[in-house]
Amino acid sequence: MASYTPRVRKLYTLIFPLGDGRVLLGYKKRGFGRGKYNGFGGKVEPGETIAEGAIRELEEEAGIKAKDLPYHGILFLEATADPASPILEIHVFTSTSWTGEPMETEEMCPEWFSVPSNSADTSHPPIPFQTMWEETVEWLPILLGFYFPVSKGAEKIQMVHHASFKKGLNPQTGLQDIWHGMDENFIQWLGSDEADENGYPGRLENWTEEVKDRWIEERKKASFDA
Ligand SMILES: CNc1ncnc2c1ncn2[C@@H]1O[C@H](COP(=O)(O)OP(=O)(O)OP(=O)(O)O)[C@@H](O)[C@H]1O
Repeated sequence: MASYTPRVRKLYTLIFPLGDGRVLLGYKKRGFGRGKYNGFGGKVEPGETIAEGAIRELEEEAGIKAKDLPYHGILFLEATADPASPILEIHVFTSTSWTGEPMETEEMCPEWFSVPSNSADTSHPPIPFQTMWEETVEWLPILLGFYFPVSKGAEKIQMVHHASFKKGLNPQTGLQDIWHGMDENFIQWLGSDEADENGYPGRLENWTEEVKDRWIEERKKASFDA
């Protein structure tokens, strides 16, 4: 009989500071994910809440102190090849208000990027998806609201990423690095099996091209009406 070992979960935070038509990302200078752009965050420490950990990490990494912290959901990262490895449970937030000015720290170099929208701030470059964790392109556009929305319940993303890693090119060092590439991987969206009142399926994976087109058209119309 197959035995099942419950996996340890490691709690992480991830914050995306937002301005008008722009998002602040950090270029990671060291540690896990170095050489990539990402939101700001890290491990939740014993004795602190997830929100406290998120605020602390943002201050340590970007030099700003969040005054608001909308919560958007959880990304679970499960390394399929190693059943003994912990599941990364990443709690994702945005922030629209803070004290201080973003500054370079030992860990991160913050930079603004343009968020595609009617009010896009095009004085900044587009989001560098090619230099981010590969699956970011699946969920960050949803979080930022420029692609199509999260399923029923609006803001909450629930996604499990089952991934196996392989060596990939670390853009910072130019070397092959075990944490920089993903091999076989698939994303499982968690949501409702039912469609919402507008007919949109609760799970993103059930969206057809027609549904996506309809959603984009409705959004365009709504932004003209606004
Ligand atoms: C693979 N797919 C992923 N996609 C998006 N984001 C990912 C991620 N995997 C990890 N992350 C984030 O990367 C940071 C690591 O943090 P990390 O530097 O290890 O933590 P912390 O600062 O506590 O470490 P040290 O103090 O250096 O030990 C942390 O924000 C975490 O949410």
